Amino acid sequence: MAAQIWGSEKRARRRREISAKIAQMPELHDSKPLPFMTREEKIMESARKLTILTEKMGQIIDPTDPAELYHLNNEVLGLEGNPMALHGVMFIPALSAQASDEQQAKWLPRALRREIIGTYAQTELGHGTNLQNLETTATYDLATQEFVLHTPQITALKWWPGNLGKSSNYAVVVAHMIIKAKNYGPHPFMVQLRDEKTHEPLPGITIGDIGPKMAYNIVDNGFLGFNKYRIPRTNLLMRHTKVEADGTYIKPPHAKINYSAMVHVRAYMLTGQAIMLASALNIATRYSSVRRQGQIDKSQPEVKVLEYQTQQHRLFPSIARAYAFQFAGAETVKLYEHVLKEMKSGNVSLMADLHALTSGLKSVVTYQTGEGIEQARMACGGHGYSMASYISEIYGVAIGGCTYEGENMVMLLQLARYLVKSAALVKSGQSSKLGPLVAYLGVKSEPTSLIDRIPNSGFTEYVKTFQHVSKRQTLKAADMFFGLMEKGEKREIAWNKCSVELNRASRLHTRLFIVEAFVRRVNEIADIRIKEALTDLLHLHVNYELLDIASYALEDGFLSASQLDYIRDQVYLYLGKIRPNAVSLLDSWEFSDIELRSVLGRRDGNVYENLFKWAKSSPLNKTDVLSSVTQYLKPMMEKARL
Ligand SMILES: CCCCC/C=C\C/C=C\C/C=C\C/C=C\C/C=C\CCC(=O)SCCNC(=O)CCNC(=O)[C@H](O)C(C)(C)COP(=O)(O)OP(=O)(O)OC[C@H]1O[C@@H](n2cnc3c(N)ncnc32)[C@H](O)[C@@H]1OP(=O)(O)O
Ligand SMILES: Cc1cc2nc3c(=O)[nH]c(=O)nc-3n(C[C@H](O)[C@H](O)[C@H](O)COP(=O)(O)OP(=O)(O)OC[C@H]3O[C@@H](n4cnc5c(N)ncnc54)[C@H](O)[C@@H]3O)c2cc1C
Repeated sequence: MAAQIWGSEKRARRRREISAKIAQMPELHDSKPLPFMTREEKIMESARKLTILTEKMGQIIDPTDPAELYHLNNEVLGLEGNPMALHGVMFIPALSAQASDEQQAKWLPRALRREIIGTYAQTELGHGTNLQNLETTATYDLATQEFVLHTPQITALKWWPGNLGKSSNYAVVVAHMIIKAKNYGPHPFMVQLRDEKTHEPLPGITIGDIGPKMAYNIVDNGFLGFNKYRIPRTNLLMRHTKVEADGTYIKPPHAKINYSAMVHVRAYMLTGQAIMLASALNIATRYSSVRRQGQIDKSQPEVKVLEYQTQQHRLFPSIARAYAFQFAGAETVKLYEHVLKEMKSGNVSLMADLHALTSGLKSVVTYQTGEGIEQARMACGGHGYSMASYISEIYGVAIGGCTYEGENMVMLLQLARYLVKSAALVKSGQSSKLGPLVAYLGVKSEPTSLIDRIPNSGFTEYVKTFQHVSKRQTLKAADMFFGLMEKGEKREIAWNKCSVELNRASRLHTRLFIVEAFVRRVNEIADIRIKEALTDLLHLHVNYELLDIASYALEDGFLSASQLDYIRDQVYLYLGKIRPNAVSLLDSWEFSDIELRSVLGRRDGNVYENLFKWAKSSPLNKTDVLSSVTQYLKPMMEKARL
């Protein structure tokens, strides 16, 4: 199963080897539990481990393999971030995709050797979503052949970029490029922020940390202002766009090609989210198989809480989602790598499809991951609320994904643009022009679902039902939009009036893709035992998801009330079937205790001993009487007693 999850036997074996090596290297372990550290201590601890890793990485992993790097990162540095998180996630990808060969030769080796630390500075205090209204300017000075970066007002301060505040000395900065008074829109520039020797900010740069956040606090998300700060013309990233010395602008082959670093993260973050969901579920499911509370049969002893159907219903559909996201994420990464290769050789024809797909997936996956993690936390009762479970930290980091890399509603609306265009093709009889991801929009569906009527139909009838509801909602939302425009409404106003319905279409389309990715994967599996276990999970997935969106299929009678009962019964049937495999389905992800950082979810299952030991190690328990008591509470009580 681990091979299915991680992509191959080799990958699963390598993960085990890496975890085993790290277990033998105490210098790479947290020196004390992270929840007992202050933010400053955590940042120091993370930098300590990061520098040891830089020295010893080659002994543990193949540093050129992104999957091994990611695993090493999760084990040693953890999900609260590290001083170079954005260096790997966005700075290097931005340089790789957007810098010319010559620029890459100059900067990439230095970045890869970690001579310099970089980030991606795009979002501003006043604007994150609407990139066209960013306010930082890069004005070309023909006389000196330099760009002058400037922050015209407070809302133009860069705000949020990870590791910008304190760690990075370089950044890819996105600014509106102005040449001879003409604004060419947002473009990426390589910018040195700090002196390489002293790490002091360079003259003309105002920089700092934006303060503590909901989670992810090892990362110094920062602010940045420029006061007429000059950089050479050749610091504009010039793989796709060029500015000649005389100010001549050579436009890129696709207007949005400079957005590729964002698409990179959107594609890669899906498996990151799956891992966070599976981690939280691993903790909650292990704990639920240890925790005994109440009886189902009063004549029997107390049961493990995992025996309760409500507990299974709370956890198991999310287990199925974690697998589904992992499989859909792996497909998306493959597609991304393909499109990136094509883009590098000038073929940009697949960019719109990839943008639409990643926009939808990013939104649905992060939202459902958040839901699943929060349910996992509640499933642990009181102990879930303790930082000993670590689930709240996992939640805090994962839920950030709903916002960063494009706010979810906004990204769903991006996919909706693509769906509406596709609907227009269907309506004008041009279905043959539909791309493969939306080809189903042009296929006539049966009048009713055959879900409960064709035994052994595999998952075909389910897929057809998801296709039906997605198609119907897309065409309905598109009709509503076109209808408003026909009535004379301006395009943007009509769009806004339909946007809730449009986003519903985007979600349904994305959920269909996730189901299909899961089906594709299960169909490929040769090992009969693995196939059987995953088929059960897939049964739960399709039935649970369909129930969740059933109103769309009931509206037009595609599903009947009796079919709904059938689907519901299937959910209960598969909850029971999955119960014996539940812990193994999560243990198969092979998270080590070091990586999980959860006292509640350790592999040994000694929940109560571990919790008591952890509580005793709390800094508050170093003394029996705290100074807050001697200084304030004791005098208050004494005064009251007088
Ligand atoms: C093994 C490696 C592991 C890597 C691991 C990765 C992740 C790890 C996972 C977990 C880690 C945990 C924590 C991570 C923590 C931190 C997070 C890291 C990074 C966060 C960094 C950021 O947030 S960077 C800032 C991101 N900002 C945004 O995303 C802004 C969102 N806004 C936009 O993208 C755009 O403004 C817009 C798309 C909403 C609109 O753009 P605009 O220019 O105004 O265009 P429109 O007029 O609306 O559309 C025109 C047209 O263009 C099409 N289009 C838009 N974008 C693209 C694109 N990218 N590609 C192709 N086409 C595009 C758009 O659809 C329109 O098309 P039509 O006219 O044809 O409809
Ligand atoms: C943990 C974290 C890490 C980050 N890291 C980075 C980084 O490294 N680099 C970087 O540059 N940025 C980073 N960001 C910033 C992030 O990319 C932005 O916050 C994000 O893109 C959302 O933009 P915003 O904050 O402007 O939200 P807003 O756009 O102001 O969103 C507020 C509300 O308005 C709605 N809204 C906005 N526009 C529309 C629209 N057109 N239609 C409908 N509704 C709309 C949204 O749906 C939302 O409900 C990070 C953010 C976080 C939380």
